[in-house]
This record gives sequence, structure tokens and C-alpha cells, in this order.
Amino acid sequence: MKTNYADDSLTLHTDLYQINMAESYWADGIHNRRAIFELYFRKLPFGNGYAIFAGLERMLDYLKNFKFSETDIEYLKQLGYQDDFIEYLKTVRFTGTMHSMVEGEVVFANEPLVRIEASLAEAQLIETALLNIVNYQTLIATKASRIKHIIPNDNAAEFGSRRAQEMDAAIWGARAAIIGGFDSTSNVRAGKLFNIPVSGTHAHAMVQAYKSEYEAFHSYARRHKDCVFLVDTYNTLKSGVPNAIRVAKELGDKINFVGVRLDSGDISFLSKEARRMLDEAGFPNAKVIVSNDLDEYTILNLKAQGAKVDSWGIGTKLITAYDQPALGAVYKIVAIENDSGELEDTIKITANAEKVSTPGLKNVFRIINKENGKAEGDYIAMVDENPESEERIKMFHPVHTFISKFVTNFEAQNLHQKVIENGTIIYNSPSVLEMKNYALERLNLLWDEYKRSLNPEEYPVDLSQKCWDNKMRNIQEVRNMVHNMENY
Ligand SMILES: Nc1ncnc2c1ncn2[C@@H]1O[C@H](COP(=O)(O)OP(=O)(O)OP(=O)(O)O)[C@@H](O)[C@H]1O
Ligand SMILES: O=P(O)(O)OC[C@H]1O[C@H](OP(=O)(O)OP(=O)(O)O)[C@H](O)[C@@H]1O
Ligand SMILES: O=C(O)c1cccnc1
Repeated sequence: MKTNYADDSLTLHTDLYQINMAESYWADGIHNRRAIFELYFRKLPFGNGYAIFAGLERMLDYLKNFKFSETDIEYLKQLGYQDDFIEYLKTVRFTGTMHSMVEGEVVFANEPLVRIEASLAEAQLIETALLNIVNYQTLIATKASRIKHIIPNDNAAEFGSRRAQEMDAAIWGARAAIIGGFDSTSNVRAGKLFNIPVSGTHAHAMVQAYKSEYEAFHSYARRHKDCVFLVDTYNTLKSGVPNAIRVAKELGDKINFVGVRLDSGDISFLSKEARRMLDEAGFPNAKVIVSNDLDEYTILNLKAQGAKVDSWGIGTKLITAYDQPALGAVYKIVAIENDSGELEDTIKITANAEKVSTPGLKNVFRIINKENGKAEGDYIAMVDENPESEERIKMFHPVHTFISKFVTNFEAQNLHQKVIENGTIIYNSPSVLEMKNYALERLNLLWDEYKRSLNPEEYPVDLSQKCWDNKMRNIQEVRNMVHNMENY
């Protein structure tokens, strides 16, 4: 297997059918028609009441470098694409315009997270990569936020690299975990690449290598000022914690005895006992750190049991999004230029009302109640609408339209930021830590009912009247078209 092409590019990171469609568009001369696509998911993951958007920085990097390389082109020739189409593919770059939520934004189902306006072929070719990026990063940022929500005042460390679905997932998952609220990652490369905090203790292997737990802790302390000792290799309470205390007492100010880590057994019982022993030994500031297959459910349960834990190391269940391994975001065409050069809506109809796409060029606004500073809901409006200039807006459920409310005295924040204009990136990504702080700030806009991890209230994501009327008109047009076919 040859994997080390010098000019390896991500442009081929697409499904074959995208290239096949691009070929048809090109052959029919419609490849340069202006098309609008939206990226969104239909259902919040993990039964959570919100998601945390992540993936923009990587999407921008991917689009900036979008170009089939020489070996990509060679390979496409081998697959049998004809020379004239190949010549076209050589010229393809991303020259469109992109609007997006920013990373760390609190987002919901059925609202466009990303809007691409580009030539039909360009917009089509990039679908797979954009979905691949957003689906994973948003999923992990959301899982991290969900976990951190249970332990807002404790430390949360991401430990998942060894269990992640390969290396890219470990790296980008670590970054997403920080955006979602985690405090550090154990992955050193992620620390370097993204300038995010790294942290680490030591493994059972070190204790086993020295055989003597006391020797192992001593050795670790000789080279590391900040010491967390893993205390469960032989017997947590009879050997591990006493040895940690012994070494900490012997070395005194020469080290910073951060605490002990427990990685097996009854975390509730052992953490309370370890806490008591550390306090009695004169180390009230030493921390109890735990790990072992943790997730938000176990942590909540441990909290209910009164576990005395300061810091949580969380790997497998976070980095693999164990209980829901895919977000299911989709990328749908909502408008396309017609023969006369005008943008025309497109719609996809299904029997399931929730799945019928919402046509047209739209923006998403967060409607903030100026009296209490809290979000009333998100409001999807056609691009020529400006809810900010309206006195009063009607917000109603896009499927169950009788659920409605009027809102006055509000601020309407446009959640779509223009990040690429005609192929040029015009957005500077903030640092990952800034994204994390932004997510926390944005979560403050939500009432607690939307943030609880179990059975949260459904946050309103509503359509403007104009948007709804437009959708109904499109549905009617399709109905007429199908009816005419039936009579054909
Ligand atoms: N008090 C507790 N209440 C609920 N769950 C707990 C409690 N203590 C530990 N757990 C969780 O239960 C599971 C414990 O798993 P298990 O008993 O298989 O492993 P273990 O004690 O670590 O044994 P091993 O030595 O094989 O690793 C882990 O997911 C852990 O987080
Ligand atoms: O349980 P997770 O949430 O996935 O967290 C990561 C796990 O990885 C390590 O275990 P591992 O058995 O791989 O090695 P170690 O215990 O010997 O370090 C660590 O001790 C955690 O238990
Ligand atoms: O630093 C740790 O304790 C750690 C890191 C990765 C996996 N498990 C534990």
C-alpha cells in the first residue's frame, strides 16, 4: 500500500458519486450555475438539549487547499474519467462564499450550521469532507459539554487517544473536547498543534516495572515536580495511598504533590477513603483523580453517592461518542440558478414532515429577550428579512404550528458569519481556548431546562412567516408537478 504521496491532498477525500455528479453537471454545462447548499443535523445527539458546533477551522483549511493534485489527477484517469473532464477537474478550486456558525456556538437541530454558495460542481465536490469534519467534531464537542455540565467545578481531562477511531479522530477529538469545556488533553501532538493544555499522570506499567510501588513513586518524583501517583496497582488503600503519602512526606517541598489517581474498584468508596487518608496525613489540598470507563451517567451516579473526586480522566466514552457514534448531519441543496440566471428554490419532500427541507436562501437568528438576557429561541428567516428591525415577531413551531408565541423587546443575533467570500477566507479563527470560553458564554443564554442532561425541554427553532409561506408554496408546486405526472 502506498500512502506517502508527496502531493497527497484532501481533495480526493470525497465520495465517488460527487465526482460522477460533477461530471454530469460539467457535460451538461450547468456546473457553473450558482447553487446554495446548507449543512444541518436533524436530531440532537445523546438526547441532549443542545449541541456545540465545531469544525470550522478545519473546513476553512480544507477549502483553502482544495485542488486535485497531480497524483489525484493520475488516479482519476486510472478510474476511467475522460480527458476533457479531467482537464476541467485540474482547474477546480473553491471559489464560492461560505457562511458558518463559529466554533463553540450552541446549536440545534434543523438550523443551517453552514451555508455554501458556489458553483454547482464545487459545492457538490466538497460535501463529503464538510460533513465528515462537522459530524465528528460537533459530536465530540457536544459529548464533552454534556460531561462537563455534570462537573462544572471539577477538572476534566481528555484521555481518549488510545481508544479513538485512529489518529485523526484522537487529534481532532481532543480539540473538540476542549471546545466543549474540557480542561486538558493527554495527547501531546494535539497540545502542540492546537495550543491547548496537556496533562498526564503515569500508568500501572511504571509501578510494575519497578515492582516496588514506593520505588516507582520515588523515581517519578525525582524527575517530575508535579506528582500524581497512580495508587491502584496492588491495593489502593493498603498500599497505593500509603505509599503516595510516604513519598510526599519524605520529599516535602521538593515536589508538588498534586494527588493520587484511582483507576479501578469502587470509585465512590475508594475516593472517600483516599480523601480521608490524605486529609489525616496533612494533605488537604492533594487531589483525588479518577478514571476508568467514565461517562456522564457514571459521573452523575458517583456524585449522587458522594464520591470525593476533584478531577476526572475520561477517554473511550468521550472520544468515540460511545452511546451515539454519529451525529447524522446532512448537506442539502436549497436553491439553484435557473436558465434565466435567477436563483430558484429547490425542495426535497418526504412523508415525514420533519424531514421536508426548507428551501431558499436563509439566515439564522438567536432571539434574545432583552429583559432577562435569555434566548427565546432561534429564528430562521429568508436572507432579505431583518428581524432586528421588527417590533414584534411571531415564533411558531415549524411542524406543529399551533405552538406559537409573540416576542417583543428582543435582540436578533445573526448566527451566520461570512467566513469565505468568493474563494477568499475572510475569517480569522480564534484560539481553541477562546472557542471554549465562547461556548460557556453562549450556554449562559439558555435556561437550565434546555441544558439538563436527562429529558431536556425542546429549544424552539422556528421559521419566520415568510420562510414558512415560501416552504408551503414550494411544497404545493411539487404536489402540482407530481399530480401532472400522475395524469401523464
Ligand atoms: N461506586 C460506583 N458506582 C457506579 N459505578 C462505578 C463505581 N465505581 C466504579 N464504577 C464504574 O464501574 C465500572 C467498573 O468496572 P469494573 O468493575 O469492570 O472494573 P474495575 O473495578 O476497574 O476492574 P478492573 O481491575 O478489571 O479494571 C467502571 O465503568 C467504573 O467507572
Ligand atoms: O477508561 P477510559 O475512559 O478509556 O480512560 C483511559 C484509560 O486508559 C488507561 O487505561 P489502560 O488500561 O489503557 O492503561 P493503564 O491503566 O495501564 O494506564 C487509563 O488508566 C484509563 O483507565
Ligand atoms: O495521564 C494519564 O493518567 C492517562 C493518559 C491517558 C490514558 N490514561 C491515563
